[in-house]
Parts: sequence; C-alpha cells; structure tokens
Amino acid sequence: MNTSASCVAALRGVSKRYGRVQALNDIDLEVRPGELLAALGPNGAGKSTSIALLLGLIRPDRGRAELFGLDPQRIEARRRIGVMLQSAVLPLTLRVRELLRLTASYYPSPRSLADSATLAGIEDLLDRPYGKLSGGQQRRVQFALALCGRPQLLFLDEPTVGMDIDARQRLWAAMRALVGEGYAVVLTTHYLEEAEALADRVSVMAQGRVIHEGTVDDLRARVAVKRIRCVTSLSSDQVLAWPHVSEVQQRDRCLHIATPEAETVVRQLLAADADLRDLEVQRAGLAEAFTELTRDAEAARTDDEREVA
Ligand SMILES: Nc1ncnc2c1ncn2[C@@H]1O[C@H](COP(=O)(O)OP(=O)(O)OP(=O)(O)O)[C@@H](O)[C@H]1O
Repeated sequence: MNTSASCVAALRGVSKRYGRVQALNDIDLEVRPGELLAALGPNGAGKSTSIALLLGLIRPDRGRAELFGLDPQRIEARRRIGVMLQSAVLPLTLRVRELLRLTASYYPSPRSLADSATLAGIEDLLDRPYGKLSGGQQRRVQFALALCGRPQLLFLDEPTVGMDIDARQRLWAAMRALVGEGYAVVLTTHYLEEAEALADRVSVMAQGRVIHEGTVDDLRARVAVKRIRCVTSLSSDQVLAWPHVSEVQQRDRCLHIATPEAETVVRQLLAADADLRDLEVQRAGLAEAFTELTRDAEAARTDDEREVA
C-alpha cells in the first residue's frame, strides 16, 4: 500500500466547480496521523466540499484526493474511516443499540457496544428508537456510530451543533481521548472556541482556497493587535490621540485599548497616570485572527475583481 506515514488523507491541487460556482480552487490539504485538524472558514468557503472529496462522495475536476494513499472510493480506505456529516439520514424506527450493532458490523475490529456508548455518552439512549430522540441526542448517537468501528481517521462535520453545554464538553473529552489514542480527526466547526480548545492544526478556508494553515498559536500570531485594559482617570479621547492606538472604548469603568505596540502604549499609560491600576495586556484570540484573515481574503478578492473589470 502506498500510505505515507506522514499523511492519512490529502487533497493535492484539487479544483471543483458546481456550474458557475468555483467551490474549490487548487486546494492542497494534508491530514497527519494522530492530529486533530480543524477546517475553519465562513459559509460557502468550501469545507464540506473538501470533506466530500476526501470521502469519495464527489470527484475533483482537477487534482487528486487520497485516503490512506488510496482512491477514497476504495473499500480498503473506507473501512478505516468514521464519518459524522451534517446531513446524516438514519432509519428512524431502529433502536440506537441496533444502529450501533449494524454500523459496527461493517468494520473488521469494532469497539464493543458498551465502549462506544460510553465514549459518546449515550448509555441511557441505547433502547430508544433513533427517530424519537432530540436533535442533540441524535448528534451524540451519530458520533457513536462514527467511532464504533475503531477508525484511524474520523471526519466530524460541525459535530456539536445543537448540543447543550454538558454534551459538548463530553464530546470534546471524547475527541481528546481518541486523538490521545492516536486517531486522526478532521473537524469542521463555526465555534472558534472549539477549534481553540481541540485543534493541533487549523486550516482556514475562504472562497475555495486555503488562506492559512498552522497551529492555533501561529494563527493568533498573525494578528498584531493586542488588547490593553486598565482603570484610569485618562479619557478615551485622550488615549485615542496617542500614536499606535487603533481603538479605545470605555466599558465597566475600564478603558479597553487596541494597539499593535502594547509595550509603548503601556509605558505611556503609566507615565501619564500614576494612579493607574488593574492593568492587563492580552494577545488576540482565535476569533479576532480569523475575522482579520477572512476579511483580508475578501478584500483581496474584491481588488482582483476590480482589476479584471
Ligand atoms: N451541490 C452543489 N451544487 C451547487 N453548488 C454547491 C453545491 N455544494 C456546494 N456548492 C457551493 O460551493 C461552495 C462551497 O460550499 P461548501 O458547502 O463546501 O461550503 P462550506 O465551507 O462547507 O460552507 P458552510 O460553512 O455553510 O457549511 C458554495 O458557494 C456552495 O454554494
């Protein structure tokens, strides 16, 4: 088999068009063993299309999709993956226990039913018909079905949508446990705190391209802005007039300052107000980095369109 140890799934130079929509434009994406890769991006960025290509549900117009070094439609490759898609359609009358048994039977060495149920937190749902479960409970069952075959690679497409906080925390713990056991996970999510909490690597997509790939820290580091918070007698207008200060807000008796030059501004604050207190400096969060990156991509596209016109 042609499986490279450094890669369990890949898109190589892949383009995909639906009619007039260029869904993917020359995409490269690699999933490595034992990592959780989060695919992030605004609606329509191309995340689901990328997953559908890796699952062999659709074919690329150009380039190649690989699963364990094989064509994703090959049964040897498919037996090594577990999938939880947004569009899961399952027989409503089957009980959860029956669904789990049936799905596990497709795999060569599945987990025990009890083990899968515990990992997904559905021990109390096993005897219920799937169709009678709430939306969040159905998502938990879909997660159990995705992992029951002991797959080496799990695709989880927005898995925690509709889950309450407790169920989400359990699913996060289960994902961490699976990655700890050496499984690879591809996760798409719009919850940036989910990617921040779980991802070894993030791939940010916009308009059918990968616009950033790296660790969560790499992504944060791309945003130069830092946030300073303090209690001071200085007014927001005063501070806004200083060099390097991009934004100032007065909230909850604190001044909130955004700047790419935190050290310079902190020195100036301390010099201007001897009574300044409760000083905090924070780097950008993933959400800010994501917003900035995707806004830049949108602006670049608008410029390109202007040039073409
Ligand atoms: N079957 C289809 N027919 C026509 N256009 C499609 C089809 N599937 C996707 N598209 C288009 O391709 C582009 C990429 O869609 P895709 O579903 O991959 O995005 P996404 O990043 O998963 O979005 P979301 O976050 O909303 O799920 C979008 O412009 C979408 O409208």
